[in-house]
Amino acid sequence: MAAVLGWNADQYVAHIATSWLAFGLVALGLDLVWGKGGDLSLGHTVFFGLGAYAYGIAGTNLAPLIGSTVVIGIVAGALIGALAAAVVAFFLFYGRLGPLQTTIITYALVLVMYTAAVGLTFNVGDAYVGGANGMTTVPMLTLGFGDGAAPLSPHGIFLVTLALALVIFIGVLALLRNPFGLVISGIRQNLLKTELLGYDVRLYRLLLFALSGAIAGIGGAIYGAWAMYVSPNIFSVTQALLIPIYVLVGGRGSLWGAFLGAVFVGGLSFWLGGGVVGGQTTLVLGGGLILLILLAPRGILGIVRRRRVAGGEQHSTTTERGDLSGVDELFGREVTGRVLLETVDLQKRFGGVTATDNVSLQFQDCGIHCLIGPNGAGKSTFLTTCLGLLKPNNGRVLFEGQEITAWAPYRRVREGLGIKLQVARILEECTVRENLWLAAYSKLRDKAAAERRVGLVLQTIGLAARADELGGALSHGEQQWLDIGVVLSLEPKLIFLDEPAAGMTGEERRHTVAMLKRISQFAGVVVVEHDMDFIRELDSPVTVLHQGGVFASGTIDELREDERVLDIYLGRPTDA
Ligand SMILES: Nc1ncnc2c1ncn2[C@@H]1O[C@H](COP(=O)(O)OP(=O)(O)OP(=O)(O)O)[C@@H](O)[C@H]1O
Repeated sequence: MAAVLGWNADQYVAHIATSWLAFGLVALGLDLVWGKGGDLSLGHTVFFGLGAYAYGIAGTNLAPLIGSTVVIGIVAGALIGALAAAVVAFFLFYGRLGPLQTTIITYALVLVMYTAAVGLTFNVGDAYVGGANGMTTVPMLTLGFGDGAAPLSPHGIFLVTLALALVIFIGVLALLRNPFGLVISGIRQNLLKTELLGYDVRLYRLLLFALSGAIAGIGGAIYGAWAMYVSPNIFSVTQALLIPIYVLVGGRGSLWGAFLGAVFVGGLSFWLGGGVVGGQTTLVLGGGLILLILLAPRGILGIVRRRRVAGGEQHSTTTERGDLSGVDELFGREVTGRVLLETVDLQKRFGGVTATDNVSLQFQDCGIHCLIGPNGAGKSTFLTTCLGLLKPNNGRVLFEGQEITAWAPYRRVREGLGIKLQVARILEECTVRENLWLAAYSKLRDKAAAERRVGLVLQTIGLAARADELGGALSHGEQQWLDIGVVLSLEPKLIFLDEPAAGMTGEERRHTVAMLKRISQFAGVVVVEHDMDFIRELDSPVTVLHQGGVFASGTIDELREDERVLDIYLGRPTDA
C-alpha cells in the first residue's frame, strides 16, 4: 500500500494519505482502550489535538535550536498525550467510575477543550496560540539535526509517518503479547474478577489509557506538521466522533482495523471530493455506518476473517476426576493454627437493611470454618466486605494483626486472601490455562513458576484435558471448578468459598470435600453453603448468621438439635 500510495502516486495523494495515517494512529490509541480494554472514550481527539498544539509550540521554539521536528513531534506529542490521558484516567479509574460515566466524561472533555481552544489566545515563547484562528505558524516536518535539518517532501513525510506507525504498531503488538496484554484482556472481560486475581486494575487501566494518549498525541503532532496549521476544530464533536467510527469501520479490537478504518473513511472522503473529511462524506458515512453495524458489526476485518469457532459450542462431558496428590506441593507450608483474619464489629448497611450487623469473627490459618444461615442472612455480604469489595459502614478487618479495612481488594488478595464468589466468575474468552496462569502470575511474578503451579492446579481440579479450551466452553459445574482452581493458583493463606458445591454432581461434591479437607491442612478455608449434607461432611465448626448478625455456633449436629436455629430456617419467630 505504501508503495502504491506514497511512491508511485502523485505528491497530492501521498500528502492526503499521510493524514489518514495520522488519524490511523489516534484510532489505534482508541482501539487499545476500547477494543482491548473495554472503555469507550469519546475524548481521544483531545489527546490528538493537544499533540498537534504541542508540536506547533515545541517545533516553533525548538526547531531553530535542534533541527529535526520529527523528533520534536514524537516527543512533544507523546508526552502531552500521555500526560493528559493519565490525568483523565486517574479521575475515571481511581474514582471507580462505570463505563457509561467514562464515555460521558470523555465526551464532556471534548466540549470543554473546544471552548477553551476557541477562546484562549496566548504566547509560549515564539509560538502564538490564536484562539478561534488556531495556530497559523506550525513548522513543517524536517529531518536531520542542526544545519543538516531539511524539510521533507510529501513523499518523505508519508514514508516517515508510515515507518513511525509501523514501529508503534509492532510495539503495541509486542506489549499485548506480554502478561500486560493478558491482564488487559481480563479487565475487558471481567474487571472485578481481574482485581480478585490480584491485579491493581486501576493502575493497569491508567497505564493503558496513558499509552493510548501518547499514541494519539503522536498522531496529532504528525497531523499538525502535515497541515502546518492547527485549528480549534480539532477538538470539535464531529472530529471526536470520527475516531470511534474509524475503529468501528475497521473492526474494533483488531488494531489493524484502526488504520484500515481511517484509510477507508479518508479514502471515501477523498473520492467524494471532501478533502480529509467533508463534502458529501458525512451523509455517505452516516448511511454506510448504519449498514455496517447492521450487516458487519465486526467491521471490515470481521468480514474478511474467518470467525473463530465459538468456545461455547464445544461442550464436553469428559472432565477427569481431580487428583489431590498435588495439593501438598501447591501449598506445602507450615501452619500453626494462629488467627489470620479477624473482624471487629463489622457492619454493612444497604439503606435500611443491615446486611452485616456488628460481626466479630476470627479465622485461623488452617482448618475449615462454615458459615450458614437462611437466605438473606448476610453471608455473602460478610465475605465480600472482608475482601474489600464492599466498604463497611463500621468496624474493622485485621489480617495477620494488620488493619486492612481500607485496602483495595487486589492488595488483600496479594496478601493471601482468596475468594470464590457465589456465582462463578471466570474469564470466558481466556483459556482454562490462561485463567489459572493469570492468577498464579499475579502472585509469583515468574512465568515458569506460574506455569508449574498451573500444572499442579489443573491436576487437582481435574481440568488438565481441557486446559486449552476457552473458559466459556465449560459447563456450569466445571466453571465452579475453574473458579476454585483460580483461587488455589493464588497461593492463598485463607480461602473464602461462597457456595462451592452449587451445580456439582454428587461425585464432584465428594471430591470437593476431600480437596477442602486436604487444603485446610495448609490454609484456612471458610465455606458458605446451603447444602447441609455437604456441611456435615466437612465436619468443622459452624457459625450461623441471621439478619446480619452471629446467631449461634457449634457443630452441625449440635445446631441441628437447636430449636432456635430450626426456627430461623423454618421462618418461625425467635426471641433472639
Ligand atoms: N448490593 C446490595 N444492595 C442492596 N441490598 C443488598 C445488596 N446485597 C445484599 N443486599 C441485602 O443484604 C441482605 C443480605 O444479603 P446477602 O446476599 O449477603 O445474604 P446471604 O446470606 O448471602 O443470602 P443467600 O444465601 O440468599 O445468598 C439481603 O437482605 C439482601 O437483599
